[in-house]
Amino acid sequence: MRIRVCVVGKPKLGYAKAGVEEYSSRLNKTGRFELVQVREGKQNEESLRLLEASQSYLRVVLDERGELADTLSLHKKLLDWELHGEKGVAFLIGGANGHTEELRRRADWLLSLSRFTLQHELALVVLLEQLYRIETLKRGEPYHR
Ligand SMILES: C[S@@+](CC[C@H](N)C(=O)[O-])C[C@H]1O[C@@H](n2cnc3c(N)ncnc32)[C@H](O)[C@@H]1O
Repeated sequence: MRIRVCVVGKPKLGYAKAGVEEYSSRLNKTGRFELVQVREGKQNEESLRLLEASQSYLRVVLDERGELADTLSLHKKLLDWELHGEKGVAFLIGGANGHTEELRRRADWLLSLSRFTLQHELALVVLLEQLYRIETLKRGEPYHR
């Protein structure tokens, strides 16, 4: 199953750039991962671009109001979708103003990384590290403990 992470703009903060490069390059080795960066704009324009970028994929919308999950439950959710023959899952991270209501309504799963509001580049790094962690669980590597 393909994993696509859709995000608004390119990371500008040094620590986020480094984190995104680190985990993207690890995830790229799976051959099933892609990071799609959509153009910045008004909130509704960004949400529309995120919807377009995730067409025909299941949508996991990252939002502080979403359901809290842990690493193993995210791993299980992805495995279940894969077993059901889903072609791909897209994770959507909003810009500084977040997502529109319309985008939130179209989520297959509204996922919160914590109850804190995170700067969107930091949220991206956290998500990528979790996806990499799940990849090592699938491969039986001793990264997750
Ligand atoms: C700065 S936040 C937007 C905050 C905005 N006030 C809102 O109501 O969504 C930018 C993006 O980062 C992601 N994000 C920030 N905190 C998050 C959290 N705790 N869980 C999941 N995603 C989060 C979301 O995708 C959000 O759209």
